[in-house]
Amino acid sequence: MGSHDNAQASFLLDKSAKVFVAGHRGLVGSAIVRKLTQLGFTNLILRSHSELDLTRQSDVEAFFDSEKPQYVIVAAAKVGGIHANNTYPADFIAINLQIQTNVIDSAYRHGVKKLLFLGSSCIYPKFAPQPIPENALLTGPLEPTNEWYAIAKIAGIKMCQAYRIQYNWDAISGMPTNLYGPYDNFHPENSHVLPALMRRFHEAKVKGAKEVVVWGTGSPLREFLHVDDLADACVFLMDKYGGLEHVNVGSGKEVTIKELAESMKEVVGFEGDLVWDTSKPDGTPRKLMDSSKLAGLGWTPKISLKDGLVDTYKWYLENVKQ
Ligand SMILES: NC(=O)C1=CN([C@@H]2O[C@H](COP(=O)(O)OP(=O)(O)OC[C@H]3O[C@@H](n4cnc5c(N)ncnc54)[C@H](OP(=O)(O)O)[C@@H]3O)[C@@H](O)[C@H]2O)C=CC1
Ligand SMILES: C[C@H]1O[C@H](OP(=O)(O)OP(=O)(O)OC[C@H]2O[C@@H](n3cnc4c(=O)[nH]c(N)nc43)[C@H](O)[C@@H]2O)[C@@H](O)[C@@H](O)C1=O
Repeated sequence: MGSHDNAQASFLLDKSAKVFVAGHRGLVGSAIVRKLTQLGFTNLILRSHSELDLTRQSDVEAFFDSEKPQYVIVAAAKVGGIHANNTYPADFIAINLQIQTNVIDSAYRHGVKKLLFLGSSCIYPKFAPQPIPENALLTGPLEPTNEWYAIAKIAGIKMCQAYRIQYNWDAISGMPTNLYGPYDNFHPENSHVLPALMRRFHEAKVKGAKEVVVWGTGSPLREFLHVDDLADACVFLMDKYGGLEHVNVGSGKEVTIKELAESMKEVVGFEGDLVWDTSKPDGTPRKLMDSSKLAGLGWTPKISLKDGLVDTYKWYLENVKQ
């Protein structure tokens, strides 16, 4: 490790520490709250978007001033699938830059001990070597459908690095692959592929439809990770990692969108056909991350895609208004 790396295994030692989980009602934030609660953390600080708009700098300053959290995990962001990213580029760049800049800077200025910023595998060049190592960052052009979001996320990584270099402050970044699980966004157009297909297949089964439309050609490859595994990795990084470089968090397993659609069809129990809408974008052809750095630190995922799909569909049936 270099001179700006300072790993201290201390996060898990004080379960009464004040931990601010930004974005706690989302897919990732809610999984992190479940994990921390399960581990015995008693002092989580949580604010919904309506209680604290993280794009408002003075409100964020006032919040840090009054609450004085000791640890921060940034899981609040403007998030969406390929269609949302492609349709609302201004929102994706501006809102994400605002949220992360306000939270990271306020956290530093208010004496937070450690902060974890979450980016995404879309930060890497469209044609990065596969599996993608951390050092592929900024080595080539981005995938156009999500470059606005990716630029914001790259700025977040660089901001954590800059504060570590200038202030020796313990800010780290994790780059998750495509995630899924309870409390995902199941919006028909703006969500990611996995929740979109779960909903579409379910609705088709209920209506007795003969066909389900799936976007693109079905050939792109994606790596999926259950959000409970991601939450476990976030806690692991908070406890064990203090390096300058961001860390990839993936499952190491990829499937084509066609394979994902076939598995979803089976899990949901839809018996009709798949129809491919090739007028919709495929996005990046492949983005398998090299997660060997995290494995080398001692963390590996546990939930297979098949088990994760079955559990998530069960959750969907019990929790999403039909
Ligand atoms: N989902 C995925 O596949 C992946 C996600 N990630 C990263 O994980 C993080 C969390 O994503 P995910 O949980 O999926 O996203 P979600 O959309 O499920 O959750 C994001 C949360 O942030 C909150 N939020 C958004 N804007 C604001 C704001 N201005 N002020 C306060 N809160 C706000 C949202 O509240 P509200 O809904 O009320 O606006 C929501 O609770 C992001 O950084 C994302 O980049 C990385 C890789 C893949
Ligand atoms: C996590 C990551 O998520 C986004 O990137 P993405 O991986 O391309 O996201 P996606 O899940 O929306 O699509 C994956 C693939 O699936 C296909 N696809 C089929 N049918 C549907 C469908 O019904 N909905 C969606 N959304 N996609 C579909 C779709 O055409 C594409 O080929 C980034 O913008 C960025 O936000 C980011 O970081």
